Amino acid sequence: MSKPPPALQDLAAPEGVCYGCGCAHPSGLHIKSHWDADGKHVVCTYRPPDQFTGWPGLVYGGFIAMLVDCHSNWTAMAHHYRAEGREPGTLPRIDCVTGQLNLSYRKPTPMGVELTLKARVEGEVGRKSRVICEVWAADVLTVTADSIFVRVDAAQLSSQAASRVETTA
Ligand SMILES: CCCCCCCCCC(=O)SCCNC(=O)CCNC(=O)[C@H](O)C(C)(C)COP(=O)(O)OP(=O)(O)OC[C@H]1O[C@@H](n2cnc3c(N)ncnc32)[C@H](O)[C@@H]1OP(=O)(O)O
Repeated sequence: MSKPPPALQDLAAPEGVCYGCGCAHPSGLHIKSHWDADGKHVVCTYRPPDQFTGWPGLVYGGFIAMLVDCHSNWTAMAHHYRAEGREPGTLPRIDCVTGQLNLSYRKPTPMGVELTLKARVEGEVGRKSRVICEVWAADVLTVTADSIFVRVDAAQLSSQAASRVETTA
């Protein structure tokens, strides 16, 4: 069997420490996002481990939000790279953060099933991207999300956050 192509995370942030998507997180989820063959969607497959059960037999909703957050953010970043005609991983680096995360839980999401997240950028204005994400459990659409991601200078963001904490401590 041929090796799958590298994921967006492997290409653009191999040193990432995000719990959901960081390649270098020691015990994180390590989700992987790829452009779909149609070139219009970014997809991710993930089977939630047993500890993320909510109601018996169902995936905990907050856990689904975590998957949607990371995957939608990578969809926004992939879109920015493409809009600039660049491959993920080329410099200067592109980073986005979540501005708004809006999920609609439409059907229960069963445990024990591989989930498929399918996302696209629906509209972009300046630094903001609106990302629509669907979560499928086999052929059942269980969750939809309509969220906003804002492009940032990540180094500046981290240092600002650290200095605010020092100021208020
Ligand atoms: C390894 C790399 C990959 C890691 C992936 C991690 C995936 C996980 C993603 C996350 O969990 S990120 C963490 C959760 N999010 C945050 O902590 C963000 C906190 N918010 C902020 O730091 C600031 O609000 C933000 C950087 C988003 C914006 O502040 P800025 O001062 O840079 O921007 P500004 O306020 O000038 O707004 C720029 C535009 O974005 C819009 N905007 C800002 N915040 C928004 C918001 N929250 N929702 C919607 N739109 C927002 C704002 O209206 C404006 O729109 P216009 O250009 O149309 O005028």
